[in-house]
Amino acid sequence: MTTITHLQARDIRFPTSRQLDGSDAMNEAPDYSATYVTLTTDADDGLQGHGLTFTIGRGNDVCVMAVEALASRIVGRDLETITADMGTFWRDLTSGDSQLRWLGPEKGVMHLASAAIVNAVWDLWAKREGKPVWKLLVDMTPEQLVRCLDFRFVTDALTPQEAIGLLKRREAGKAEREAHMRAEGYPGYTTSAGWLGYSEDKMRRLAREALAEGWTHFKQKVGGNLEEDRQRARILREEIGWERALMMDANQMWEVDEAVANMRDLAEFDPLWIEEPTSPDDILGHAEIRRRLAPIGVATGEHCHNRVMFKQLLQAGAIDYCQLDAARLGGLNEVIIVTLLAAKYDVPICPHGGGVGLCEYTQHISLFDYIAVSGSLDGRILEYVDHLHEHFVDPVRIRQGRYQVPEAPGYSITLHDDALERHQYPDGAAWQEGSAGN
Ligand SMILES: C[C@H](O)[C@@H](O)CC(=O)C(=O)O
Ligand SMILES: [Mg+2]
Repeated sequence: MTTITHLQARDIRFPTSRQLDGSDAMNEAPDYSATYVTLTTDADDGLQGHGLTFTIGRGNDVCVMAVEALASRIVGRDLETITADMGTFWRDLTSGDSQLRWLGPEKGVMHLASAAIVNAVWDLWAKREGKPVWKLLVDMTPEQLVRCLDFRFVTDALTPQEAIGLLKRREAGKAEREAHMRAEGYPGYTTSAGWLGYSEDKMRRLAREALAEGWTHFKQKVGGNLEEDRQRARILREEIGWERALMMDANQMWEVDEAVANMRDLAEFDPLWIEEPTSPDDILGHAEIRRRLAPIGVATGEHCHNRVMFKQLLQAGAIDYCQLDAARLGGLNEVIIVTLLAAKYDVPICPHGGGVGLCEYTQHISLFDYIAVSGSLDGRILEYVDHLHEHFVDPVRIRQGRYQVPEAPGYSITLHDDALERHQYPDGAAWQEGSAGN
């Protein structure tokens, strides 16, 4: 048995707001931040698991406290007992303490905290098995995988039996799809030229560089001044041409009618999708926008709290692209349910990558989706942002706009010790007065 002996939660922040990396109309100056969890075990080989949840600065104070509040639900437990029945573990962590559950339920800061812990358990498990997380998942039988999930509140849309059926229909061909990914990688798109705080010159330069690197899909931020949105779309189209795809992301800035009117205006730039056009909680609003804007697609999910909201977005026919977030949902267990729900409703998943560590996580999710769940790349494209990867022990690798398959054991989320030291908030060197850069 391997016992989890200690949980540490660290406040790690990167001063990305200094260059306005990651900026959008709603989040003008984010500091990409991580509540970073280390699970220590009593294993002779010093086995540790890591997980993080993403915030954009000051909220990290609260998130670290939320993780600490949950620590007693995992410290002292054996890894083997947890992994033998992950579904029960997940429910206990997210709902076992009704006084903490009251803060959600299954949403907001407690759910972000749960994600960091849950993902650290998956990292621990995959490292113990000597496999990257995607491979741990695709090697499970449908029954084993479904045992990891908690179907509470979604059985009207997806039962465990149906989930097993969805996984069984893709068992044939798994080896070929795995080989295909190893040979070609998973297709991605870049947001790196599109941050709202970048000057037009910088945007143009970054778009050119991205083109030279082989990217074929680009995302720009919108939702500020409409004339400026138009001007930036014009620049991007001048640089990338019309045969490549352009996506737009409003980060929740608009009312429903405003979203429709503004996107009709921006339609001349041929956007593939409008992302987060309005409040992330407005399921019927998204459905209405989708109905009125077709053929422009509607994408959302980075602020979609849990499987129940995704269930409703799918049931209401409100989205064309499901942008689940690896650390806003309650970690990988819930991500797997949403991936299965999306497959059932035939909506492609295009996970959210804007943040620190999210690309490291989502490569595992999209590989799992392709190899074991949907068996398809149609409409699927994985977000890439070009920030902070150098701080990870096993960072994403991109070639010609495609994610290369991660092979190291774990969930690719372990940060280098010196990165942790330097970016510890508020004492790390990156935060001391006069310090520049990330
Ligand atoms: C604040 C984040 O950078 C956000 O803009 C990311 C995002 O919306 C995306 O990557 O999409
Ligand atoms: Mg977005």
